[in-house]
Amino acid sequence: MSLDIRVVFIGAGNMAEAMISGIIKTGTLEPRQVIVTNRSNEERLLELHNRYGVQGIVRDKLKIESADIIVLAMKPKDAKVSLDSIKDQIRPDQVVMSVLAGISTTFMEKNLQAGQQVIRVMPNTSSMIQESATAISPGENVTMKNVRLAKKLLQSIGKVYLIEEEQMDLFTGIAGSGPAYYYYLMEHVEKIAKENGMEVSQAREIGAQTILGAARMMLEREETPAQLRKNITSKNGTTASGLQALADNGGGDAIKAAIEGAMQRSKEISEELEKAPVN
Ligand SMILES: NC(=O)C1=CN([C@@H]2O[C@H](COP(=O)(O)OP(=O)(O)OC[C@H]3O[C@@H](n4cnc5c(N)ncnc54)[C@H](OP(=O)(O)O)[C@@H]3O)[C@@H](O)[C@H]2O)C=CC1
Ligand SMILES: O=C(O)[C@@H]1CCC=N1
Repeated sequence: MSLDIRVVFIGAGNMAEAMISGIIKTGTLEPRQVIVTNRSNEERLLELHNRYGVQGIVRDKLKIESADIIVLAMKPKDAKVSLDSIKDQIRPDQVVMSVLAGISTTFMEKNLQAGQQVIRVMPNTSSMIQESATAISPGENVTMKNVRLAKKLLQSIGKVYLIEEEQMDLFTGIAGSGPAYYYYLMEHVEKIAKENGMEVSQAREIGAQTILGAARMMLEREETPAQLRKNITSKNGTTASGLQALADNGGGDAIKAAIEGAMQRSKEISEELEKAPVN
């Protein structure tokens, strides 16, 4: 479904590119409807233009008045400067959508004009192939119409979940950072496969197909993950041995620690931002 809106990305890094890729590939927006800017890297803007046809405009020359949605896609530490730079330019009917870890809707609202419409979003880099798990939490002032619009836009990069903002740190730990855990797992799979004489390229395909198959089983079958695991585990068999080794080596604890670590960092980022002086 194509949308008749203009979107400006402030920030042209990995996450902005992943979203732009999904949005353009699905035809949700035409390249002419997307503008992207960054702090100073003009070469990067040209790269995104050449890859997706979107307009790259250097920050000083960027006018945001034509944007319906302004996506903040810089690192959290750069959020305040960026909010300050748009504060006096945006109108109440424009929506500011942040994909930044740890930046609350309250923080955005406090640093923009009173009544500004804001939405907090947490996508992941699988946006690149329209397979993101994306959370969305509306701010106080955003209209239902604009929440629906944002949802439609984000559906072009994958599945969208409307969640309470208090769950956003947890969601970040599971899904925003999540793909990295599976890549880390695969890095180890490849290493072990190589040590045992298998080509890395072959191991990568086999490992990825195994993750894909398991993911689809969980999405398409009724059984719980625990049941699906039991279905693979023969008494005294290979899986039992592998799972025992995982447990003996703190596998479950490591997964818990990873999610809680990311969640905790998301909370800390919010606290650090809150300490920044408000204009
Ligand atoms: N990467 C991921 O998997 C995910 C990231 N996020 C969030 O997305 C955000 C961006 O992450 P990521 O894309 O990885 O980061 P990158 O470092 O790849 O990109 C950051 C971008 O922000 C630009 N930038 C910095 N300050 C400003 C400014 N004041 N005005 C305009 N542009 C600015 C940089 O420009 P320049 O290069 O010119 O300095 C750069 O293009 C983060 O806040 C992160 O929390 C959320 C979900 C997943
Ligand atoms: O590492 C980060 O802080 C960002 C947010 C979620 C994924 N990457």
